[in-house]
Amino acid sequence: MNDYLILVINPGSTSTKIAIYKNEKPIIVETIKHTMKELLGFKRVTDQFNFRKELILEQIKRCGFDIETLDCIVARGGLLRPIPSGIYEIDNLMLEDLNANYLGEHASNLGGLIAYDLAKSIPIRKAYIADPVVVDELWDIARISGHPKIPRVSIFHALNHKAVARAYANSLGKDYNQLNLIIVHLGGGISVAAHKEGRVIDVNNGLNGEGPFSPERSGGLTTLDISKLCFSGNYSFNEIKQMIVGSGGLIAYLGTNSVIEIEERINSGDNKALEVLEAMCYQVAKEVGAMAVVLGGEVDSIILTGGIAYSSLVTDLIKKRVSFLAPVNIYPGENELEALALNGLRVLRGEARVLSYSKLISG
Ligand SMILES: Nc1ncnc2c1ncn2[C@@H]1O[C@H](COP(=O)(O)OP(=O)(O)O)[C@@H](O)[C@H]1O
Ligand SMILES: CCCC(=O)OP(=O)(O)O
Repeated sequence: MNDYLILVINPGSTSTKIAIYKNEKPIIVETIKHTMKELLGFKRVTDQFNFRKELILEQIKRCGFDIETLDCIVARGGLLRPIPSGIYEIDNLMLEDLNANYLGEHASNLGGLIAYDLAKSIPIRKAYIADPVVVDELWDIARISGHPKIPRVSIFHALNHKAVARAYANSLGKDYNQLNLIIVHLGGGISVAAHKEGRVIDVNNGLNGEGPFSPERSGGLTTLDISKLCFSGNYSFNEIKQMIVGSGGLIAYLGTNSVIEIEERINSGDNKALEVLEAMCYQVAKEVGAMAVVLGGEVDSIILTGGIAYSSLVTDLIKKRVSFLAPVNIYPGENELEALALNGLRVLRGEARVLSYSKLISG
């Protein structure tokens, strides 16, 4: 069997994670951290293109790796138009939509842009995204919000949800399509999804203010009260957006998005920290309950994943409220780099169909 070299890129709000895989094995894994101060100078997330691209190139060079030897590049994709789960070749329409922040701003918009640009230096010039945050498999009833001007949309950690779902199914010797799962990604944002036989039929919009609060996001807030703040004359749109997306949740209550730091504070007797962390777990558990109803009570497993799933304090607090519904399994961390690499490998080995974003959108 041929050996393949794959570069994977996962831009996040505070870091850019990259890895080079030789077939299934990571040979380089690097997290390039970005300070708030560094990023503050950029008006839009897409303005960070050159900054992050150059850091990636420097890092690859420092590791003594020649980018021209790559077989393909796969990135975490961004806020595109809603599309089915799968692997997509980066094409012109996708680049336009990413540059235009079609569905909003998120660091993952940079993934496709940078991967496409770097692929110009490799012989087969192939760059892909896989399972972007806009993967949309909602069933129709879940799209109805309560007002036709604001339909519900699917924005969640699709890449990690799908990777963890497949890994769990494999561990049972089953196919993902045979299982009903509730998967909870506990990261900077939190998404709780009902996976029915391989399809995410409902999920809270983990970015724009639905579901539980998270380290950086407010989650669902009372709509009329937020409208009053908007029209109070005291806040700009960007300030309100920041309350909902960048500095809500744990940051707003405790001044940090780090659950590691919050655990340290709890261990030294900080009751407020415990109260707020418990409330976050309570809201997560309530969302799990809602997804159990979506699945008609037929739930094979509840899976907790993402960085915060390393915290046994958090997983225990959630477990104690939801374990009557189904067995709870824990897959700590996010497996996004590996998921991207394995998707690239499936393409190179001819095991996966590459989808066309432009064709899909133009029907
Ligand atoms: N070992 C750990 N114990 C507790 N919390 C952790 C641990 N590792 C990471 N976290 C927390 O996970 C969160 C980040 O999760 P992650 O999935 O990396 O986020 P992102 O969505 O930004 O990729 C932070 O709150 C961080 O403090
Ligand atoms: C919920 C969409 C993806 C997302 O928010 O990712 P992060 O939590 O990594 O910002």
